[in-house]
Amino acid sequence: MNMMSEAAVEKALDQKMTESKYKMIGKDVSVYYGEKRALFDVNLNVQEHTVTALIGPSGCGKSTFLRTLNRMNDTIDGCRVTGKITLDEMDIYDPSIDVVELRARVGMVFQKPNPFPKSIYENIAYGPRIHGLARTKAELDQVVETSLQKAGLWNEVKDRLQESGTGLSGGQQQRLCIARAVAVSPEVILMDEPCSALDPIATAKVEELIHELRSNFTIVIVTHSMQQAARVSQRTAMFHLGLLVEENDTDKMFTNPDDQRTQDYIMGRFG
Ligand SMILES: Nc1ncnc2c1ncn2[C@@H]1O[C@H](COP(=O)(O)OP(=O)(O)OP(=O)(O)O)[C@@H](O)[C@H]1O
Repeated sequence: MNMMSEAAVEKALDQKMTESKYKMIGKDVSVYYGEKRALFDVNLNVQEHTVTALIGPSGCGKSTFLRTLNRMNDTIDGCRVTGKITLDEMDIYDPSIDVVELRARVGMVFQKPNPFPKSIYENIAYGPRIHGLARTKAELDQVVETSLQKAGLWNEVKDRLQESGTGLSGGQQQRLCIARAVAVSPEVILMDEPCSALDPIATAKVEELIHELRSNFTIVIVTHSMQQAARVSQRTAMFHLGLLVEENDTDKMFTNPDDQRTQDYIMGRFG
């Protein structure tokens, strides 16, 4: 088999990114929690087949912005979003949008691994089953296997698919949650500090996985770790006090940022 070298794969992906259109566009996005305004007219676009990292000090609005991308804010009482967000030119806040369908296209992985208290198999099979993505048991088995493979977990769990997902290690649980997100064939995957509950080895595995997932998915990740943003992302957006301060190529962001606040944050001067 003619295997592409890792460098060649990276180059092909970078080329794909350069040519890619915006998968999601956020225009003048503001978010209010009751009277409190958490985001101020954020304009941020998400490129296809790219990992975009959202960074900034605690409370700056990273998670709030992330949640606007699949309307997870809808679940928070008193939360209001203004502005416009599109997914492939479709206004995701249009009243006609089916939010369940939207969240299948824009999946989410949370900070703390949250597998269902069910078998490993059921954790993955649930989504494809309710979304009608598999017609037969054989097809469902195939989706489960492929999703676990994409999440780099298949070899570790293939002999114990009927065991509980909650019995896995923290790092395995997080990869199970990534497999669960992947199983419904989303186009975008949102990750809110996906490694914050993991040890360094499990973190390295998840980071490697994020890197690989980029070829099939568009990823937006919130992280507190500058090193993580630098390792996994191609684009980085810096937030401060509810404002988007700067968005740039990750390499540039960490070597020669345009904004003094970015410089100060990455140098550890605040945050
Ligand atoms: N459910 C909520 N109700 C009220 N205010 C909220 C809610 N969630 C967030 N906020 C406020 O909105 C602002 C932005 O919070 P957000 O969680 O988006 O920041 P963040 O950058 O992700 O922070 P962290 O890095 O600490 O997770 C903060 O002032 C926060 O207190």
